[in-house]
Amino acid sequence: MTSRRVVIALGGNAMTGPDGSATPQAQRDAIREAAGHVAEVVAAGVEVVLTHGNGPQVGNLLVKNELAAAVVPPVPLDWNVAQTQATIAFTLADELDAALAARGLPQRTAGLVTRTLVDADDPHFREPSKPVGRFLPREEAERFLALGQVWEDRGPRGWRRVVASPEPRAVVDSAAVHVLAAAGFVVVCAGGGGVPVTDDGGDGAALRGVEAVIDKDLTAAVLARDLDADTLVIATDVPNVMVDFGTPAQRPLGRVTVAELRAHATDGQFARGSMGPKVEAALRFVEGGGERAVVTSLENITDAVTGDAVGTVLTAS
Ligand SMILES: Nc1ncnc2c1ncn2[C@@H]1O[C@H](COP(=O)(O)OP(=O)(O)O)[C@@H](O)[C@H]1O
Ligand SMILES: NC(=O)OP(=O)(O)O
Repeated sequence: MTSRRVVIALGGNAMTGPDGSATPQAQRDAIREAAGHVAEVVAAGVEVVLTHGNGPQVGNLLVKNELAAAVVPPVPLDWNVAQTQATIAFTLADELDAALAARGLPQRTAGLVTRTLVDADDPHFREPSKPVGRFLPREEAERFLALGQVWEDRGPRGWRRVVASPEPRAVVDSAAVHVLAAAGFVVVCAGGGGVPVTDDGGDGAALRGVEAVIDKDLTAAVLARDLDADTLVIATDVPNVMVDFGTPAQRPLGRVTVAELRAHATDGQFARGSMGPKVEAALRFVEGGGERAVVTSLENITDAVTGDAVGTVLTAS
C-alpha cells in the first residue's frame, strides 16, 4: 500500500556520526543524509510529519550545565529537552528545505516546540531508565555514581547515564501540528519525545515542565494516532527487528501481525532502551487503530511508505 500521511521517527543515526559523535559537523552531516531520504518520501506524494530522538544531545547539555554551574545558573532537564528540539529542528529545516528545493518540490519545513503530557505520579519518575549522553568506561561512570547520578551498563560500548522517562499520555500541541501539516509543511515536532509537562489542575489550564526525557518512539505512536496517520515509520540503523538478536539463531522479522509481535515481546525478545520501545510503539499504534507500522533503516524509508517489501511491517492481522 502507498501511504497518505506518515509519521517518521528518526533515530540516533540520523542525527549523530557513525561512532555516535555529536560534534556540530557530525550532526549536520548525518542530518543532511537523513534529509535526503525524507525528501524522497515527500517526492513520493506522501504527507510527512517528522519526529526525532535527542538522547546524545540532551545528555551533553546536562553535562554542560553541571560543568558551568558555578558560573551560570543551571536550567532544568525539561528546558534542555526544549533546547535540543530547537537545535535539531533548525538543522533539519535547513537541510530538508535544501533537499526539497533540489528536487523541485514546493513543500517547506516547519519546526514546532512541542509539549507532551505525562502523569505526575508516573512510577517511572522513581526508576530512571532513559539512556542519555555519552558512553563512558565503568571506572569513569563510577565517579558520577558517587555524585548521586544513575548510570547503567549498556554493553560493549560502556556505561551511560539514565534519567526518568515517564509514559507519554498526549501530545499537547498536536492540533498545531495538524494545521501546519494540512497547510503543506513538513513538520518537525515532538523531538526527544516532547517536553514533558504535567497538568496539575487536570483542566489543561496550567501545564508545568517536569524533569525527564520521554522515549521518542512511544511519543511518535501517540502523535501518529492523533494525526490520523496511516503509517508510523520508525527509522533506525538496522533493516529489521530480529528475534533471538545477538545469538547464532537470530532472524529478521518481515511482515508480522500484532498477535505475533506481542507474543515475541512478552517472551522478552526486545531489549529495554533500544528495540523494546520501538516494538512497543509499533504495537501501540496498530493496536490503537493505525493501519501499519514499519521498523526499518533510514535508507529504506521511501520503500517502507510506498510498499510492504522492506523492514518489519506490522499490521493488525
Ligand atoms: N531484537 C533486536 N533486533 C534488532 N536490533 C536490535 C535488537 N535488540 C537490540 N537491537 C539494537 O538496537 C539498535 C537500535 O536501537 P537504538 O540504537 O536505540 O536506536 P535509535 O538510536 O535509532 O533510536 C540496533 O542498532 C541494534 O543494535
Ligand atoms: N528521547 C529519545 O527517545 O531519544 P533517543 O531516541 O536519542 O534515545
